[in-house]
Amino acid sequence: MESKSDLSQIYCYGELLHTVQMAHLFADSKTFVDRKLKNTPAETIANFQTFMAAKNNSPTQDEIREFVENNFDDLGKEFVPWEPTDWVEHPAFIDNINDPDLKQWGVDLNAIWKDLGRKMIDDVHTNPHFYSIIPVDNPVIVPGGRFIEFYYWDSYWIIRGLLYSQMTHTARGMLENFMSIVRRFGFIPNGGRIYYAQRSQPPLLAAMIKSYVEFTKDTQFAVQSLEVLEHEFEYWMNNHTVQAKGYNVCAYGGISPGPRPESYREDIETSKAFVTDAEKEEHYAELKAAAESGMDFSSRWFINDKGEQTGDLTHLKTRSIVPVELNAILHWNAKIIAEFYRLAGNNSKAEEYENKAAKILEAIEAVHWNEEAGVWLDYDLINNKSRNYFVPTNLAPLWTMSYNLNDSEKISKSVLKYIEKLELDKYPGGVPNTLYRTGEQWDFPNVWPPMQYLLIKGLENLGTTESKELSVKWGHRWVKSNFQAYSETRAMFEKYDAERFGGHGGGGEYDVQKGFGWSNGVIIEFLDKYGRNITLPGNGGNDGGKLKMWSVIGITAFAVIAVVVGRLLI
Ligand SMILES: OC[C@H]1O[C@H](O[C@H]2O[C@H](CO)[C@@H](O)[C@H](O)[C@H]2O)[C@H](O)[C@@H](O)[C@@H]1O
Repeated sequence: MESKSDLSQIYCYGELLHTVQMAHLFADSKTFVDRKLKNTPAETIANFQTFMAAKNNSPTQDEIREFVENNFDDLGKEFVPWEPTDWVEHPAFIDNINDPDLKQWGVDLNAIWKDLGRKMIDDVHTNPHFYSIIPVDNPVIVPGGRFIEFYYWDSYWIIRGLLYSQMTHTARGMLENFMSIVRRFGFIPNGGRIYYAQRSQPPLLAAMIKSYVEFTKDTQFAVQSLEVLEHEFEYWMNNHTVQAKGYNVCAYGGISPGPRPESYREDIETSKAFVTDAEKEEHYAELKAAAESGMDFSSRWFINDKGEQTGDLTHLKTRSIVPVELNAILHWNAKIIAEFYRLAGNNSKAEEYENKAAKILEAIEAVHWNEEAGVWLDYDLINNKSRNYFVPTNLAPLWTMSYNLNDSEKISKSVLKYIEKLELDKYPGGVPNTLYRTGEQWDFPNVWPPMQYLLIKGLENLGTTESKELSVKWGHRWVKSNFQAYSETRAMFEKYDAERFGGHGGGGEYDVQKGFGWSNGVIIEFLDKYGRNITLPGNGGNDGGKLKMWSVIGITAFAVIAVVVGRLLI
């Protein structure tokens, strides 16, 4: 029987991983750690030792490439082609779309689910020690591009998209996978590979199950999920709690030493700014904590010597920043668990979780709410101060409803003032993730679908006339801008560009990816919600930034050609 640690010595840490990743054989460091073994882990390690001894411990790049080709299979060997069995050609959301071009786009997006489905071959279950993939029983919908396994927080928007596409069976399968993973690992890893198994991502399983139950009315499933949800909640409380202003709050933080296996060379590069091994280890831990947040990487996690957010990756202090959305999501978790306990008829447990939710809410109000800024802010544990820098997550409590609902009017006024002051409405391609341009992918000018969703849904939840108006405005703009990008490229992107209507994002350590799970999920939900009220300029609509400009140019050009042709004919 192969031990898990043999496999970890190949895919997670150790000489073999170091030698191969530092040889820079692949444009994307993730490629190597996704390749299947040709031999058992023990044989692979023995082959590596023999290889290194034969090369006097300094093999050339070509020799390392040959070692990899001899010992590792091609990418994607763990999957069989799979078409979701519950896929339907014409889900009901399509009928909610009036504009013919948007309707066709809805049809196209629904078809993309078939490209993003992945089912594991039986060998993954019988011989898991040949693979870095985490075995799960049911097929999954993946983000796309280089991301060929499940990702934890992406799955929230993917599953909602599946539910709107009537693919409840696929959604249920993914939820059952996550439940089995919590039973095996105690929490949900960042993604479906063993090299992700030492860190998580924003804990949205409870919210995914709540979405499923709202769609299917399967309250029994809610009750069945309680043990797992409670377990995951306690995992976060027991392993991520820090103290701020005398309150227990949670922060992101990984637990494994060394660079991220999937970005090994990149992490070694940035660690060169540090002298001692201990300092380098601290840096790796900050990188992994940022990956755990889902926002890898961003100036949101920089603290420089002045206690400010300017700098670069060497200024990452993720573990010392208390993030608004993590505490808001945990508050939401406690509320959902309480609600499910009520469904189960267990009122004392429901009360226990309502009390836990109330405690988290108290901490959110004390640590994150900032009266002067008029919004919630991350908290800097090194300098004991709020971080008054824009990130969409400053509005996360609106999405999770983590505020006193009697204060809606007051909160609405102050949040809208904040939005106006920061001119967040001025960007044609959506609200950027930060206002600071660093070249990192979670910084200006990139716009991320889950964050647009958070803002749009949050403003809608707030429920005042003004907040709902802005929510609809941003919702319509997001649909139109994504459509513009799609009509120019026939692709959906993982991130977009605030500065360009219809522009896609870039920056960071890998090329912008297409597919794309959460982007499609968000748009499908928005097409269902706004589809009756959006008409594209070319089809008689009268708004839409660049689209409008292009239609004016198109109509003018057509008129000029008609006049010229008319004259020639006379
Ligand atoms: O390989 C670099 C990083 O890639 C992932 O992060 C990005 O893609 C994920 C999938 O869409 C998404 O969940 C995350 O928010 C993105 O930043 C991965 O999650 C990271 O751990 C990894 O280091």
